[in-house]
Amino acid sequence: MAKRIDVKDLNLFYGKFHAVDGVSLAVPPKNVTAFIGPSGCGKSTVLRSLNRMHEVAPGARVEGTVLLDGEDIYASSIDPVQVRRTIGMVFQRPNPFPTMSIRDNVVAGLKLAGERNKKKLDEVAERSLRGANLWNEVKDRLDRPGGGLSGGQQQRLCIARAIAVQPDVLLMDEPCSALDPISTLAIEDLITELKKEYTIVIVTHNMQQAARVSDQTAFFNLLGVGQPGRLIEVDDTEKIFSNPSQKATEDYISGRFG
Ligand SMILES: Nc1ncnc2c1ncn2[C@@H]1O[C@H](COP(=O)(O)OP(=O)(O)OP(=O)(O)O)[C@@H](O)[C@H]1O
Repeated sequence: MAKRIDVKDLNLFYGKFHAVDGVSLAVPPKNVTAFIGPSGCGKSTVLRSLNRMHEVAPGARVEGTVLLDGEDIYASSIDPVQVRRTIGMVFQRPNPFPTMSIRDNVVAGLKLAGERNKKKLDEVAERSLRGANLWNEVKDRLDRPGGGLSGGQQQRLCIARAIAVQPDVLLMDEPCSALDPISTLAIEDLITELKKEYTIVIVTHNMQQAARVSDQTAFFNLLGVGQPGRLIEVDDTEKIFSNPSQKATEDYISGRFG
C-alpha cells in the first residue's frame, strides 16, 4: 500500500563532513517525486536516508526526522531491515544475481524471509514480472540466469525483485543512467504505471526525464565547495519547469550551470 513520507529538518553526515543541511519535504503517496540538482549536492544521500541505507556507510550519521505515514523510521523500536523491505530501492546499475535464475531473482527477498511454498513463489514471480512489464519477454525462460538479459531487461528484473516484497515506497537512484534510450522509455512508462500503486522517489540527472515522469520536483544545490547540499525548492513539476520561485532553480533547469 502506497504511503507518504514526511522529512523534517534532515541533516546528513559522513563522519565530520556535513553532506546535507536542513532538508524538509513531503512525498505524497501514489505520486512520483524527482530529485534534481548538480553533482555532489546530496540527492543520493537524501534518497538513501529515506530507507536507512545511508547509515550503512562507515561513519554516516542522520539527524532529523523521516516519517512513513506518521511513523518515525529512525525510532529505536524500528528494525532497519524491515524499513528496507517496506521502502525498496532500485540502483543506477542493474544488479541482479547474475547466475541465479530469472524466477529466483524475483523471489529472492521472499525466500530470504522464509517463504518455501513453490506455488506461492511462482505466483509472486509472475505477478511481479507482469508488474515490471517483463513477463512477456521472459516467461519462456524463467529458469535461465538473470545475467543473460539485456541491461534494460535486467533493470526491469530488479524492479520486479523490488516490488515482489510489496513495498510501500520505491526509491530509484538514476535507474536509467546505464540504459539506452529505448530501455529508458520502457522504464519511464513503467514508473508511470507503478505510481498507481506505489509512492516513488527518483534521482535523475536527466531534466526531460524529471519533467516526463514526475508530479513534483525537488531541486537541490551546493552553495560552495565543501558546503553541505541544500534543498532549494520543491513544487509541482510543471511549476518548477515553467515558473520556478528561485533563480538558482531557473538557472539550473535552463542549463546555465550544473
Ligand atoms: N560514502 C561516502 N563517504 C563520504 N562522503 C560521501 C559518501 N557518499 C557521498 N559522499 C559525499 O557526499 C556529498 C553528496 O553526495 P551524493 O552522492 O549524495 O550527491 P549527488 O547529488 O547524488 O551526486 P551525483 O549527482 O554526482 O550522484 C558529496 O560531497 C559526496 O562526495
